[in-house]
Amino acid sequence: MSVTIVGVGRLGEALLAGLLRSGVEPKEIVVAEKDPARVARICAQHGVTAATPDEAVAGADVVIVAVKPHDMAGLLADIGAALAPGAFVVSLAAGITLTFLQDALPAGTPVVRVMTNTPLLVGAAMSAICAGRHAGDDELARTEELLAAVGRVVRVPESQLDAVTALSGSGPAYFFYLVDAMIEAGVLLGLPRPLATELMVQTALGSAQMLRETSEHPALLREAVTSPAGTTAAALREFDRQAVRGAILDALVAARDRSVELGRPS
Ligand SMILES: NC(=O)C1=CN([C@@H]2O[C@H](COP(=O)(O)OP(=O)(O)OC[C@H]3O[C@@H](n4cnc5c(N)ncnc54)[C@H](O)[C@@H]3O)[C@@H](O)[C@H]2O)C=CC1
Ligand SMILES: O=C(O)[C@@H]1CCC=N1
Repeated sequence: MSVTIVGVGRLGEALLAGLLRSGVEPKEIVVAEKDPARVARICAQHGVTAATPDEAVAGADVVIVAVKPHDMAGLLADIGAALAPGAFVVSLAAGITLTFLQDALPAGTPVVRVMTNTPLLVGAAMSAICAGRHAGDDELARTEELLAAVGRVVRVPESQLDAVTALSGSGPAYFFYLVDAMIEAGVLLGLPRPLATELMVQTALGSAQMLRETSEHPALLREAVTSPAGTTAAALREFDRQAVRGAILDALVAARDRSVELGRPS
């Protein structure tokens, strides 16, 4: 399989590194990146070759586009005519719909849309994928195989992608926000900042690991920490008093609504 990655920024480079780690040979990957210093460093570091976008896509079976959403229209116009017969395009761009991709590329081009998240940078992404009108099981399976190199993958209908964006796309930011707030609370309680940070980072990691390894419902795991008349019950009462659960529901609805807005043609 030959893969081209166009736009080797933060996510593009992390995906490149994940593919190489998973056993794809450097000679099977060509990159296109408009920042000259960045592309020189990437080629030296990862042993891949670079070309202009239209040259880079010409020999590829799979073209992964990982530029920012506002750069997508110009890029698709540049590469459309150069795509090899049978090639398909995988877009990582938030808010860029399958219809937008299909309309911007030559008629009949198979496209797959992905919503991933930044834990991709450490090989622990949550990616959701959906296929365009001209893509089928084969394109989805090959996309799954590529993204499995950097985390977990699920298939969803495009109608669920705005909700997925609100949950797992933006989700890492919510956990970082919470950990940041708890570190500040530790400092407020008189702990040195490095200690508060170590306590909360390991607590976040351990809690995530318990969710994954026990497969218990989070409500049961929370109950198991909550002793009668204890410290956890005192804290949870404050969360409920301040309607934290309601705020979370409203926040994710706002994220979903913003995703719908971003996906509308301007
Ligand atoms: N950051 C996040 O949490 C998430 C981001 N995404 C999506 O992933 C995509 C990539 O995001 P990042 O890696 O954070 O962005 P980034 O800005 O780090 O990387 C984009 C790269 O594309 C390059 N580029 C732009 N136009 C180009 C062109 N015409 N030809 C070649 N290279 C070009 C830029 O120089 C840059 O290096 C975006 O579309 C974003 O919506 C998706 C899910 C989550
Ligand atoms: O905030 C955003 O719009 C993007 C989409 C998912 C994560 N970041």
